[in-house]
Amino acid sequence: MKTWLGLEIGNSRLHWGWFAGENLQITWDTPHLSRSIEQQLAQCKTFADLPQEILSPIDSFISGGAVRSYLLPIYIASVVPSQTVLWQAYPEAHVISLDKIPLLGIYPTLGIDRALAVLGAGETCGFPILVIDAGTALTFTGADGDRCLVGGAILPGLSLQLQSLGQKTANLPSIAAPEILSLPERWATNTPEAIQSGVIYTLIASIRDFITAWWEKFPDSQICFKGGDGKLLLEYLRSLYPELTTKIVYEPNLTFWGMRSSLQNSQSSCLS
Ligand SMILES: Nc1ncnc2c1ncn2[C@@H]1O[C@H](COP(=O)(O)OP(=O)(O)OP(=O)(O)O)[C@@H](O)[C@H]1O
Ligand SMILES: CC(C)(CO)[C@@H](O)C(=O)NCCC(=O)O
Ligand SMILES: [K+]
Repeated sequence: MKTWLGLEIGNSRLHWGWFAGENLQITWDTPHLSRSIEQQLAQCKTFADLPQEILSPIDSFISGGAVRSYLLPIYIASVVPSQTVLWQAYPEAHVISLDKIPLLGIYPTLGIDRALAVLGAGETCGFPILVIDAGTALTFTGADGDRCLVGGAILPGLSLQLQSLGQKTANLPSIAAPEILSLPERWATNTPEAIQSGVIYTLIASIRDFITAWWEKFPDSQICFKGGDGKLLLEYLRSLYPELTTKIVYEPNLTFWGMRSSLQNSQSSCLS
């Protein structure tokens, strides 16, 4: 079974997945790479030559393994062109493009992360499917029972909403998402809590509205959450609307599952 790496390049950070053939073994996140790393990527002869900042989170997982002695293929799904170009230097980099995605009705500028996530979710949970990705941007992406893209929506994600309020106003502090430890009071009586209330309750209300609208079209559809804030937002949605959250799951690895299917689809030899 071939070992390969999946790399999802998001707007905030890099998400890595280690595969043995079709099996996802371990996932981890690292910061975006700086331009100075290009030279090092170009000169990689073995897996162990990859920058330490990428490998250190999985050091104990790969210690002493034979995989260190050759170059692993890296399949890349990126929505950040300036990060994608850095990888052109790496000899075994394969950038996944929209034309490799076995879904109908895709529009040319659709994010590859959205296409792969909806494919991965549909392949695993069945079509029709709605994916809610709570990342830097929060996206809704739906596909019908014929694997045809229905469409979706894009809005600023949790951290981006909090940051932009802090940056574009004189009196409001920038609040970080990790500071929101529990569902805030709706009728807040201090500034930080008022911001938390405004952002969280309107995010949950929009998510609920999109879910309701989706189930009007596709009443039996499964819904999957992913993304850095997906777990938190689903938890708050559940606590406010317990009746709503049957048929909704949190699954952080949808994009990797989508990569696996698109590779199986395009070149069946590359996974076996
Ligand atoms: N360690 C972390 N570093 C950065 N963001 C984090 C971290 N843990 C949780 N988050 C949350 O994750 C969100 C970013 O989500 P995620 O990492 O899925 O985005 P991304 O994949 O980089 O961006 P994109 O929207 O382009 O997919 C931020 O809004 C932040 O609140
Ligand atoms: C919306 C994001 C930023 C979410 O990561 C990404 O999927 C993207 O850059 N999309 C391109 C525009 C679109 O999907 O219609
Ligand atoms: K942009």
